[in-house]
Amino acid sequence: MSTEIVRISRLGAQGDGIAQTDTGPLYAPFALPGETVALAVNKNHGTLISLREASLERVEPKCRHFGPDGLNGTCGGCSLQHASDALYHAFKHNLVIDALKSKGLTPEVAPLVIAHPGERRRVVFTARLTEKGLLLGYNQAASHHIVTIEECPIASPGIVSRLAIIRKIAAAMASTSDPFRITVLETETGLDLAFEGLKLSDRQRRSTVEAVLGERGIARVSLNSEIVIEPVKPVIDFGGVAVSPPPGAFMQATRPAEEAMAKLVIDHVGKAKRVADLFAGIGTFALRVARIARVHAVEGEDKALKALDFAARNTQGLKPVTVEKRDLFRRPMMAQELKVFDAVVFDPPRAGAEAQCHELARSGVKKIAAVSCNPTTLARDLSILVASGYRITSVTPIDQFLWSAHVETVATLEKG
Ligand SMILES: C[S@@+](CC[C@H](N)C(=O)[O-])C[C@H]1O[C@@H](n2cnc3c(N)ncnc32)[C@H](O)[C@@H]1O
Repeated sequence: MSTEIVRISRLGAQGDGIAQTDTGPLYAPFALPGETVALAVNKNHGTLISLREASLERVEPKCRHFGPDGLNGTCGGCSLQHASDALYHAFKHNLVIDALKSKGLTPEVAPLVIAHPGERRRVVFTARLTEKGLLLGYNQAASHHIVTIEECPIASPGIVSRLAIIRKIAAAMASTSDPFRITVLETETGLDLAFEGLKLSDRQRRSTVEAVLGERGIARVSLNSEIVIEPVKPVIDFGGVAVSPPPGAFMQATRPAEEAMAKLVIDHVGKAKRVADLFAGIGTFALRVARIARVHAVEGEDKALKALDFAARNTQGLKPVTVEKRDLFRRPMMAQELKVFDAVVFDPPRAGAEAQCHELARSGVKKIAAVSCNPTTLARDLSILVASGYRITSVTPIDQFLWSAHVETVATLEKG
């Protein structure tokens, strides 16, 4: 370990400051472009010791857990609270532009749809029982240490105001000192708490049920996808369609980002009569599109697909919705199968939809809406489509994970 004084030239893809040194790039979390900083250096990683010259873009962090000295974050949940809105928004916008450029794509990229504090309806906590009581919060960056949180400006008030109740339920569930995860989803009917990584004895099951029944605002508690107690069915509203998600189901993390993505998708598929929604989850897009077109929803998770199907069959005024369980990595929808659709929506996990895009490329489907949480795999997938004659008609970056280095994108394409 040595101490070095360096000047930060840019932000890297993870939001770290990067200094160009004789031995290559040096990564310094919590340092901003233009700053001169003293770093404790270990290989190519620098821990901020002090600011010699601060950037005008440096601002006070919004949360006490971001870092006691405002320099080095303690809570690993956020990485960019110390950057001004202008710098932070430009960073996210550029993540998309740069990823596309690296694949030779230079479409116009719309301004970032910005995120606000208090919007996150889905958060994942880590917890652990210790001799001094229960720790519940987020992991410190690159560490197993849990930072117990008292506030969380990104999370919705409905979650933050129930932190004490969540702790009480987690304490009732835990019996060993092993760490476990709790995915908290705020639904229309209350919080849905999905625990993973615990074993539950009969005694703990009883005390969990007692803890939940003594409180208001908890819709369901599950462990490893099995329901422990469900005082009321959790319900999520997708543009007027009520869906009951299975425990721990994928859900867009904020409602405003989801609505922005859905609007871009719907505006693009427009007058299509038959639409395929690939990687459909519990129907975020499929159930909204079903107001205007027949939809074929394809998804790998059986429980998600059943929730989508149940919602479609129990909602009036929708066009017909069919569902198909399918592994789209190993068995993508083939070009021949895709020919019956006027439009395709796809929203894969971070790995992207490479195999599916090779089939789409040969399909001749007129309109495609690509939704992605990873600009790198999105750029690869779009380049496959562009090489086969698709035109990119819009690219919109959407912030859903405030003060992180993640960005969502909706890209629309046309052929013919
Ligand atoms: C980013 S989520 C999007 C879900 C949905 N479109 C939404 O907005 O809520 C990706 C979805 O792809 C599904 N998935 C992951 N791998 C898959 C695969 N190999 N084949 C089919 N679906 C897969 C996941 O279960 C998840 O529902």
